[in-house]
Amino acid sequence: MKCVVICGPSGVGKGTLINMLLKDKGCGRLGFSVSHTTRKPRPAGEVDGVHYNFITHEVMEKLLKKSKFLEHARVHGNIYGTSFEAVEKVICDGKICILDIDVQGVRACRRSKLEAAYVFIAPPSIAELERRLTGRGTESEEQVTKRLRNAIGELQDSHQPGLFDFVIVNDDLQKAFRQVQTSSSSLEPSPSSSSLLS
Ligand SMILES: Nc1ncnc2c1ncn2[C@@H]1O[C@H](COP(=O)(O)OP(=O)(O)OP(=O)(O)O)[C@@H](O)[C@H]1O
Repeated sequence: MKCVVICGPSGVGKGTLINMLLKDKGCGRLGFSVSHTTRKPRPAGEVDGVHYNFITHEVMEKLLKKSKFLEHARVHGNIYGTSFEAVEKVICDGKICILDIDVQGVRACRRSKLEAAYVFIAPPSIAELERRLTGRGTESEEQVTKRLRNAIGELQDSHQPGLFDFVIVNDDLQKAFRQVQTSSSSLEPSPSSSSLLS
């Protein structure tokens, strides 16, 4: 197994859980693949090359044409994508690669036969998701409404047979963290020379 794919509605706590995984001593064998996005960095300290590779629409379209991406998605007017290079970089370091992608991306990875544990993070309720999105304060009211509408569809998708290996409700953060740890604990890093796809 080479990757852990983390998916879930915006604001559910994916980034929070991934940060906890990366900081946890026992998870030193995990690494994060840095996605590309055409969206602007959030004012509260998102760093280019760390949280995302921030690029223009034009450059993104060029890279897509050259088939440089394992998966990509057009979400909320922006393009997000995981490049083969970003994933291979983590695997070449001898680590299991964590990917933070949306449902469209998960489908693309499944189609590509990417060897991974596919984990869906669900909110305890839509009302709580709204509280988290509003509390984070990084989206306008209109964007929050759009994300909540999308969340309902994503929650339905999480039940699609064969799409996710684990569905974890992020109610109590520490409990959800332990469950995400367990979902990836049976995974072993692959030899760095082996192929990304099965
Ligand atoms: N279990 C939890 N209980 C309460 N608040 C939480 C919990 N998990 C995360 N949060 C909070 O919810 C907000 C959204 O979390 P986060 O930014 O990690 O979401 P995300 O899924 O990565 O969103 P996006 O996909 O938009 O980047 C943050 O303010 C975070 O502190």
